Amino acid sequence: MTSHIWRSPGNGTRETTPLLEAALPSTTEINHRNLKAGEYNSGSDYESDDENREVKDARNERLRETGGWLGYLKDFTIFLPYVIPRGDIKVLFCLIVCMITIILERILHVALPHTLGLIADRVTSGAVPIRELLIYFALDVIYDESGILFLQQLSKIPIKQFSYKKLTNAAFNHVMAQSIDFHSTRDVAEVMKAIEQGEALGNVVETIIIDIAPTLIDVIVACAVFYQKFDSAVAVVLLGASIVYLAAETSSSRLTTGDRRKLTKAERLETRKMHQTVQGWQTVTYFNQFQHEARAFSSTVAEHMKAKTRYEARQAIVKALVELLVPVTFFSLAFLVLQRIAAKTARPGDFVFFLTYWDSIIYPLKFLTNHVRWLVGDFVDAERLLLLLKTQPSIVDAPEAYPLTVRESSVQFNQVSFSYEEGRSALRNISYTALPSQTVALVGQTGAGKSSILKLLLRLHDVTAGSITTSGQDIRDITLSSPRDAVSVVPQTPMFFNTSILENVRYARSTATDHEVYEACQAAAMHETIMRYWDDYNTQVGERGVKLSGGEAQRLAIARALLKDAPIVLLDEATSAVDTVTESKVKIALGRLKQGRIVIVIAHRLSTIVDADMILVLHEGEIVERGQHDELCEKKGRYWELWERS
Ligand SMILES: Nc1ncnc2c1ncn2[C@@H]1O[C@H](COP(=O)(O)OP(=O)(O)OP(=O)(O)O)[C@@H](O)[C@H]1O
Repeated sequence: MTSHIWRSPGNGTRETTPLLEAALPSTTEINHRNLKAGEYNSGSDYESDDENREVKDARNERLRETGGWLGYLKDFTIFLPYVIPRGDIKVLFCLIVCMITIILERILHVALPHTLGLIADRVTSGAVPIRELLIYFALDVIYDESGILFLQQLSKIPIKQFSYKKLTNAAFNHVMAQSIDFHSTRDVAEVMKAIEQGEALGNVVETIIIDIAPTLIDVIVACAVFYQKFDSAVAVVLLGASIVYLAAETSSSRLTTGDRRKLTKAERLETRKMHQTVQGWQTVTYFNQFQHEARAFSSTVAEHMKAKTRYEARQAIVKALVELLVPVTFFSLAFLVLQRIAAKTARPGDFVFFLTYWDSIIYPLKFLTNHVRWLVGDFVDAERLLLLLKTQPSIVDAPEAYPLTVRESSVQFNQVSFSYEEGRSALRNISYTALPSQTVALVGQTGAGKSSILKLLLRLHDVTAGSITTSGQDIRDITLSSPRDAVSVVPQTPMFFNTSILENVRYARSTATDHEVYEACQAAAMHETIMRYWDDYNTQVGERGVKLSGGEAQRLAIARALLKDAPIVLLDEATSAVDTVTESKVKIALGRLKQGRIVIVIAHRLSTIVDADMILVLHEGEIVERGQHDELCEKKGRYWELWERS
């Protein structure tokens, strides 16, 4: 009976963080969730993580603001549309099937031991209870892993997937819609972790509906059945023992919380050390520090194991003490039942009933505390997602935003000032106009504000004062995607996806044909180089394009810009770090890219911008000189100084 009367948890461990420290414990769990290998060691689940401080602060803030638990939980109602399958007939059907199987399971928890009791009674009276045996057989088949439990497992799949799909997509889209300030201040791993928390919310629903509520019902039903079958004394002993057991489990797990924290810290240190060293393999090699790193890593592993031993030993002792309650309860109940059988107020079959029913009460009860902890853990994970979904992008479309209409393209900065942080301006009173086919070059020392001008034009930030117009339209009035459609960027360090060259170039315009990609690469003086690769356009470029040289990456970035064919081009140091032969190839490519387009170029190598229609010399966020190369050289001012030094 034991094997099929309760659902056993699977593998995997993790600590959960209490929502209210005093209310719930935090200990190791044998988690029934689908944790991937290695996730346990990621350390990001754990309370003592520095990264979790933001989540904890937000939680405390919400508890303060909302005046307690109810208000706190109310916040989670924003998730309801993601977990309630309104309008999805298939998922709704599965939900109904799942509920029916849960109810049937409760009934069978009593019916199976009851039938065994009847069989025992009939045997003692000398008959062969074939009818009861057949009933038992039928109930067992219905109950078995190939019966209602099988149906339950099947029906749970679409229910879980529904919320996972909805939440994961919502979180991903939300993150992608965030502004640059969000992405430049958040830890990438933490954001990714938050996106993955879609599963945690699904687990919350599953834990409440499938684990906690049925177990509580089981205990209440068991008390009622014992009362009906025996008397109130037996029912009270069972109820009392259940309450004492839960209370003992809950408070005992607090005893191991400190050791658990030390263990998670040790795990995190080990993982960090491993990541840092593997990531820094080149540095380790250059300085030949293999032995030093091996020793350092080995000591973090030893610390981890020491903490693990301390925690697991203490947990085993505490658990052993709490578990003593189980045989004590069994003994008390068995004694009471046997007493009643001896007094002829119960039948011998009732003892068989009690023995088999015991399993279906005690095992769910044993796991109830775990389920509560898992629930708490899932809430903690969900908090991270909640925090993420509540973060609004700092740059959004104005209510009346309209798409940009490119007539004669032009770019105009009107008295633009901008600061990243209060009291420290990055740009002051920047004004200039770029007309069709003009090239405007931005020069100046490092930190002068050149990149900031490009970021403002892409509307990665909004200006603090003044305005920027493209084709005469203020970029704050048009939709966010408009300036990004009208502009091609050739960054200083182009980023590529780990896929083929063809796909990487086509990323600029997903509808482009293969032939158009080849043409763009030809114009970017890259086609012949690509054809020499072992798999030409299908050659994989490696993670972030590591297999490409600097000059190749730049020419591919130019090919992308040519393919996108936007009227405005932003070039950031496009000819840095290449040899003279490659530079001449890049120059050819750039020449083609510039034709008929407005080009705004940042260049530290002044030789690349001598032909520019206008050179803006920036110094500490201001334009201090402007004009063409010859004029500026004649002035013998800041530009001339830069030119002389170059
Ligand atoms: N995200 C940011 N948050 C705060 N300050 C920033 C940020 N980005 C840039 N700054 C500051 O703004 C100023 C202008 O930076 P910007 O990157 O525009 O200079 P730059 O001329 O492009 O420099 P470089 O040639 O070195 O790339 C600098 O003082 C820089 O420290």
